Amino acid sequence: MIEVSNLAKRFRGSARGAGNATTRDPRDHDGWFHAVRDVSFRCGAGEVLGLLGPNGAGKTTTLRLLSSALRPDAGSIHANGIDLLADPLAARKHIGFLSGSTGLYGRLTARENIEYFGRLHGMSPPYLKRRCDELFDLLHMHEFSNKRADQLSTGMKQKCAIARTVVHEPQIVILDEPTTGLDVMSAKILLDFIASYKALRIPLIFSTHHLHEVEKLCDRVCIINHGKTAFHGTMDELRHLGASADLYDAFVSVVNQEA
Ligand SMILES: Nc1ncnc2c1ncn2[C@@H]1O[C@H](COP(=O)(O)OP(=O)(O)OP(=O)(O)O)[C@@H](O)[C@H]1O
Repeated sequence: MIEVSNLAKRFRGSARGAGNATTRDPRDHDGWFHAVRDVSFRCGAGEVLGLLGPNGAGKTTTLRLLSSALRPDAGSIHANGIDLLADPLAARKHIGFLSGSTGLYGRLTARENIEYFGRLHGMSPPYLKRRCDELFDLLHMHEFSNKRADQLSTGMKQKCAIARTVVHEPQIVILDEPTTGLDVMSAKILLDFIASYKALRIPLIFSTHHLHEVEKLCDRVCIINHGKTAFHGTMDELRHLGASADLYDAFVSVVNQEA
């Protein structure tokens, strides 16, 4: 279980000049941009949580806080009883985080990239080989596993980055817009891969703009708007609050209510 309470993160500087007092982002004041102001949610064992929100809402910043790539100014993050802010090394060990940039080493093959990260996590060569083969099966990567990363297509790179994220069998998986750049067939493979985490009883959080992915996979949803949790709950609760059985209408209604 991962539990996030009242997270906040501000960046020095201002987006001023890009609007007047009425159109300006409410997070922009006092020479700071309060990108994340109050975000809370939880994701239990065997649950998939979808993180939604308009562009610039604060989803990536929130996920970077969870992964310990950024340190919050306020709030708490607990995972399986561990205080991740007090112990960021534990966060890195237990959490697999896919960020927006694939960050692969171009001169290494797909397999070498994944193995390199496995070795950094202290995995033994036989275990690492077994795990890579398992991931290549699950993500349909065999045909390009020995190709250099700089010769891979966008979708192949994304699959490679996902395999690298989970190579060490993390207890919590966090994916920032994982289906970006994937064709329909590859997106289906990835959605099945995400769904498999339910059976493993591993909490999985992913951000997306694709509501059909949320409808298909998620047990729970968190909608962030202007850096705050605008909604957190089950799909049925979202439909109820948005007063619509249609997920798109419910989402728009929640975001508009908040605005
Ligand atoms: N390092 C930074 N310094 C200043 N502002 C930042 C920084 N990182 C993010 N922001 C701002 O914080 C806000 C939230 O950004 P974030 O990337 O978290 O949004 P998002 O919800 O992931 O958006 P999208 O759906 O477009 O990917 C944006 O206005 C962004 O410009």
